Amino acid sequence: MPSRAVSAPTAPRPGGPLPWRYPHLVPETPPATHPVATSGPVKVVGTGLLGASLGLALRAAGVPVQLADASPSALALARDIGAGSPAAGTDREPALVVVATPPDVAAVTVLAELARHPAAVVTDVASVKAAVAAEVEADAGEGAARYVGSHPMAGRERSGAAAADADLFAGRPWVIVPGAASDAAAVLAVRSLAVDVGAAPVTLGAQEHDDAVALVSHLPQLAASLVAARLRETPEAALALSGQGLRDVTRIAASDPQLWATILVGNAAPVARALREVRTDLDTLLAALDRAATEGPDAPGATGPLAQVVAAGRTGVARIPGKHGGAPRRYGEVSVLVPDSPGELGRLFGEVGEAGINIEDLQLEHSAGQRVGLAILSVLPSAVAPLEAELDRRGWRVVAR
Ligand SMILES: NC(=O)C1=CN([C@@H]2O[C@H](COP(=O)(O)OP(=O)(O)OC[C@H]3O[C@@H](n4cnc5c(N)ncnc54)[C@H](O)[C@@H]3O)[C@@H](O)[C@H]2O)C=CC1
Ligand SMILES: O=C(O)C(=O)Cc1ccc(O)cc1
Repeated sequence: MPSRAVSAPTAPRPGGPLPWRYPHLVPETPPATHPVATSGPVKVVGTGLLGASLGLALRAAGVPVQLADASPSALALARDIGAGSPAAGTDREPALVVVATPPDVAAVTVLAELARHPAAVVTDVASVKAAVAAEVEADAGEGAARYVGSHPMAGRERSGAAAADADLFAGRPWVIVPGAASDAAAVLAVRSLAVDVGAAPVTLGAQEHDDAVALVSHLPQLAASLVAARLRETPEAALALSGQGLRDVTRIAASDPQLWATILVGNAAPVARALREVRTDLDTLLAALDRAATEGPDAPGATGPLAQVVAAGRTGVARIPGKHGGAPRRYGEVSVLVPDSPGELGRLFGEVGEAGINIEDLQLEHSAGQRVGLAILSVLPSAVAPLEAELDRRGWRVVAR
């Protein structure tokens, strides 16, 4: 993966923290901050969360971005946060078109863009791939050679450009789904796009992709929604006791119902298979709980199945990359001991800036009576090793955590 865009804290890049997202502060053609293979122009159709995030990331890399959306206000918002310029008849022909509309209109939009831009490579970022690929391949004719499906495994529980983030794709897998007819050059263009915005491309077949995301994305969404739905009538006094466990399990329950209904019907069979397996486990749990409720907690056959379900979950959760194994997170962390004396924190920030690295987030841990504090700097994953080396060279105590 090439090194990601980094800049000193004193010179935030477009798409970074507010107020740099506002147009009067975003230069028309931002300077390239790292070398990219995508020369553009890139046209983004559908300028919501995904499309606007992609526009911000590409513009931060100096790539010209043209924007289109069926909703004029969605388009205006994406323009105003600095994700690109509205597509116009006088534009240069795009080299690459990225369709970031809801999945139910992805194929028809891909087909329209293949026809509108006869030399462009076209991809989509829809969360389901087999249905989109089948429709495009059936109707695109020779244009199918220029189509390559894709799916960045990066997003959040909010929709629209207001939630967009230039770093959304950093360190995340981006699934590339070449069709039987896709040209090698088209596949390379889409892989390069993923790499240029900091993602890690992974190639899969369309059905293989859909089966995988049923388990790692679609079932978790339903599980979060099912648990959170129980809270609708939970008494306030009980809600007041909510802890981190509930928050961890329900974050994505805040997702957009319409988008998710479209994703789920688009991947119906694999999701139904996964839910039936959950139903089998639920039946086992219910039988054990009913036994305990009627015969008491020591009833034969009550404790065993409950422990088995929890143990199976423990085995499963240990297999999630990044959760325990340290695989890519959105940001990496560098922990540095900072002497508890005036100006030391400022000196640290200054030296991180001199190293050309942007601090994305910061935590300070400090215990009363200690003569040092711990500064935990969040930086892009690719900046962790260079920053640790540079701080070490400058005499800071970098702490392994
Ligand atoms: N939300 C997420 O976390 C992720 C979403 N995706 C996929 O990315 C795509 C976009 O999702 P979001 O950005 O979250 O949705 P969004 O709702 O934030 O944005 C979708 C945009 O598409 C526009 N649109 C709708 N129909 C259109 C049409 N026919 N022509 C042009 N524009 C149209 C809407 O006006 C809206 O601005 C979906 O296919 C989704 O499955 C992929 C990865 C993550
Ligand atoms: O918010 C999260 O953690 C997500 O996982 C978001 C997400 C939603 C839909 C996708 O197709 C991919 C990723």
